Amino acid sequence: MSDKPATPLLDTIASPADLKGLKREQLADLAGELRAEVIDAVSVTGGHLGAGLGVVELTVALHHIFDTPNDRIVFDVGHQAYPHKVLTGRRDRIRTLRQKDGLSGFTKRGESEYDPFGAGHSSTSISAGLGMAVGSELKGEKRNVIAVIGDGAISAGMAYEAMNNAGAMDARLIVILNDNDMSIAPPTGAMSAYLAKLVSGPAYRGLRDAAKQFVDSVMPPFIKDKARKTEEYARGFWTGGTLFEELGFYYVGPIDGHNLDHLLPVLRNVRDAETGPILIHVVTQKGKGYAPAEESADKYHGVSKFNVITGAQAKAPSNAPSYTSVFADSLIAEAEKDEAIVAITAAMPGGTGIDKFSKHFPERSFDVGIAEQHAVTFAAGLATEGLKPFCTIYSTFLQRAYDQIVHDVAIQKLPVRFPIDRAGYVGADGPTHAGAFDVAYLATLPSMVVMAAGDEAELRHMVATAAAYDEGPIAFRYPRGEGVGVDMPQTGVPLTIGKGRVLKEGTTIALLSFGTRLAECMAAAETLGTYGFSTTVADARFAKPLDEELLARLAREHAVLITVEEGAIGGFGSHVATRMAQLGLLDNGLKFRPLVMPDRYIEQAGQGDMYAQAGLDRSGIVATALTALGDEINAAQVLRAAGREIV
Ligand SMILES: Cc1ncc(C[n+]2csc(CCOP(=O)(O)OP(=O)(O)O)c2C)c(N)n1
Ligand SMILES: CC(=O)[C@@H](O)[C@H](O)COP(=O)(O)O
Ligand SMILES: [Mg+2]
Repeated sequence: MSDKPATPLLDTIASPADLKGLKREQLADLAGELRAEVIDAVSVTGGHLGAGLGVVELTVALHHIFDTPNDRIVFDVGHQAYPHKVLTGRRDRIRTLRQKDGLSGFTKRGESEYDPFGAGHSSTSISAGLGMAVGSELKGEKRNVIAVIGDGAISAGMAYEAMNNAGAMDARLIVILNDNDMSIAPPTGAMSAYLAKLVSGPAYRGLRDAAKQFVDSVMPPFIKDKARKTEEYARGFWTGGTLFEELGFYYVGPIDGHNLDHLLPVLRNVRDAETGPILIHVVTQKGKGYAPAEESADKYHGVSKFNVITGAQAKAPSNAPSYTSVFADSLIAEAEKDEAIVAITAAMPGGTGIDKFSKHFPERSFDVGIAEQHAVTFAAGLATEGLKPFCTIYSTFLQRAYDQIVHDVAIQKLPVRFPIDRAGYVGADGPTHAGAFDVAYLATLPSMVVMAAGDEAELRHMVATAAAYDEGPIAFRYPRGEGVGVDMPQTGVPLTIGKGRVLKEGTTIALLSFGTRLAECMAAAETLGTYGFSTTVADARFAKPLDEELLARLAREHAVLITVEEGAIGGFGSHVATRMAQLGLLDNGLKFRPLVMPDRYIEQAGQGDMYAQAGLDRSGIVATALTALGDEINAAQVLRAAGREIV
């Protein structure tokens, strides 16, 4: 007897076309079944639950009113798209969400014609939607384009750039602001306060009782521009939508995003309107319809597998603290000694551990919202006043702020500290969230110091090193997940800048690790020993400045030198190659092999599996060393034993 929820109506929906003939009551029933299906699916896959539950009715209404996939629906971030995926022919695979060879946890072009744009990073939907709207017009193709963006995502600068441009062009674009009053963290910033004002305004309060009347009155046939401006200001006065009106949008709302009596007439009117851009402000509840989510502080934003009845999440047993918790505890310890230390997060307090820091130092921690560019230059400003800012941003999200790092920090040699969490492969979030490029984009910058922790003890020392280093910007990276279980030092001790360490002395092969592949290198050395090869294992600790003395010694004293890193080409191994070439260390027959992420995007899977696919695990390292020494046979055997073919 399956404990899956009964979904008789949902069972008849093979595609959005099947929604067109449904009556309003049936749509409400369908929404209930869809919600139950999403809860059940995520209970076995884990993933982003709260956001999707908040847009079940909206998603049903959108696919009922609009003619998808010809009409485009662009979900911002895409983490709320599970209901959309169920309705657009992917229900049979919804329990493969975020797993190897399964559905992506975000929208993805290659996955469905109903996903017109890939997502994962926030605040891109309006720009992409505008491109689609203008592109369709240029091609003479009639369609509606709808960007669905949250109150968190709309707080990022890119969203304003897009709205400003859309307004200036009078583009035929529909933006649906999904205002659930929070994202991962309590709302921050003026936008959040503004939206709260709108929602608490008379129009919305009154609307709960007179939805139909309000919609008819607000959405009369479009009147002439001059008269319309008057109406907009008048309406803007009551609903406060003036901010969006000033950006050139026709503002509608706020309306109840769970009430089909609000949603259906407004979406129908907007669909048939001949003008734009239009912003519909819907108010929803993150986690709607599932009590454990509604009651939890983060509304079950991101969950592991859970028991549907109790909501209790399955916690994987861990033998070591997470890198994030080691970072947070270490920073707290440093901040207790140094009141100049301040911490910044860009809407990821929980993910980065800054929430823990802010409990100790509320006045010295800042959540700037989804605004990585601002976070970096804000940190630079703090540094000019003698503060020691730890601008803590996931590797992948830091990509958003590259020019700020170059122009506002590195060129000015400002001592901003960059704790880079989620370095390397991150697993279920897949390629949009991989921390693949930060070493490449940071180590190339003059004045930048770039470190990578080989384990959780090293991370503690690197936090101390960053706290003590005031000569300029310094970055240190560490992966998602738990440490390796090494003994933890009581306190962090600052490292000597530019100095690596040797963990195991050998004579034939040298493995020079940068980051937490160090454990795999130690394991590989052990395996190579069984083939009779004596192997040195060293931890570079720094990609910049390189430990040239250590590098020269390894190059001169070994037949094979292999670098291993959790990053794409252009990072640590590239810097080693360049420096060795410049120093003539490649002139005497050294066999040098840099091991980096392959030049392709590896799809979501377990982190270990992704590293295995990349050849950045024990087997890949051993096979590389054996091949370099001419032993292709054993190399191939090692890979076959690991279930992989030699490439
Ligand atoms: C550039 C970027 N920074 C940070 C994140 C992490 N992140 C994912 S969802 C989210 C909150 C989004 O809030 P909102 O748009 O309100 O959506 P909701 O989860 O409330 O539905 C954040 C910060 C991201 N995906 N992209
Ligand atoms: C949707 C999004 O971008 C975040 O929720 C991200 O998935 C968090 O990643 P972690 O789970 O590694 O904190
Ligand atoms: Mg939100």
